[in-house]
Amino acid sequence: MENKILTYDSVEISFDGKAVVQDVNFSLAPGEILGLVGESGSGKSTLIKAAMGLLGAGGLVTRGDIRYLGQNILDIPEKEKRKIRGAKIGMIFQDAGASLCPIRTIGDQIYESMRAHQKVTRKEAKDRAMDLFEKLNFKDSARVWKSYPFELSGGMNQRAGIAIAMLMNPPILFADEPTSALDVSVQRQVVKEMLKLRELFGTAIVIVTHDIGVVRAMADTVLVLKDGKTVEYGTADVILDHPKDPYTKKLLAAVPKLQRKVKA
Ligand SMILES: Nc1ncnc2c1ncn2[C@@H]1O[C@H](COP(=O)(O)OP(=O)(O)OP(=O)(O)O)[C@@H](O)[C@H]1O
Repeated sequence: MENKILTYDSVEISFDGKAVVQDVNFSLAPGEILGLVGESGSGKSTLIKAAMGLLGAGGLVTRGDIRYLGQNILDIPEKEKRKIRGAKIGMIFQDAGASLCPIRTIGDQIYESMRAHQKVTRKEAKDRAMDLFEKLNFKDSARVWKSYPFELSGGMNQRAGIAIAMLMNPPILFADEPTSALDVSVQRQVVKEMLKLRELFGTAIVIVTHDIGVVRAMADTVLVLKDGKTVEYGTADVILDHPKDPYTKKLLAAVPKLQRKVKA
């Protein structure tokens, strides 16, 4: 229990009084990668939004706790939550690239997002970004820093979006379908980069994906959701190689894009 960085304890989440997630339990150790899988509408995004306080109007955690380092983050005031978002729990989305501001350079956006949480000069921000870009094998880091999003490919924007989330060096990263809008070679790169971030910084990651190939490549543990309820939860080896539930078997039978292309 003590070494868990994030714990969901009997979590129920409702929209306008109707429970869409029920009695979900899982925990995350530092550096652990959890794959969150399930059909569309099973509650994956809702689960991670709840920890970020991003459920929106009508959405509420109606039972249970979500604890970050032992502290129930549902109880803390919005101002404190803002400090956790980004700095302690980073987030990347399917369209992390598209959510970049189109009329400001990547460098400006990195500087601004870092400055929102800590005192940094532009030079320090740039040095840290360059250092991370190099570690992630970006081809032309200086050009990425200077570029506007429209000057980069979609895949490169997505990778820049991930790097921006990681520059805060959050101990936890929520990645909601980070690869699904990308073509396969970029998907593989992004998977490699997330694994590299775990190796470099010990980042714990919750990865939401429909792609079982991504889960196989990354996850230590897997939670299978159906209609807002846990179907199976355990180590990736056990869930992926010896699924018990017919629903998990069906999900696993869907051809994973990553694997298919790796084989091709
Ligand atoms: N803002 C909202 N208002 C009302 N219901 C919502 C809202 N957001 C999500 N839901 C409902 O909560 C349930 C879970 O949705 P959620 O988006 O978390 O599923 P998901 O597993 O992430 O799906 P997908 O894989 O398609 O992203 C669905 O029944 C959805 O209709």
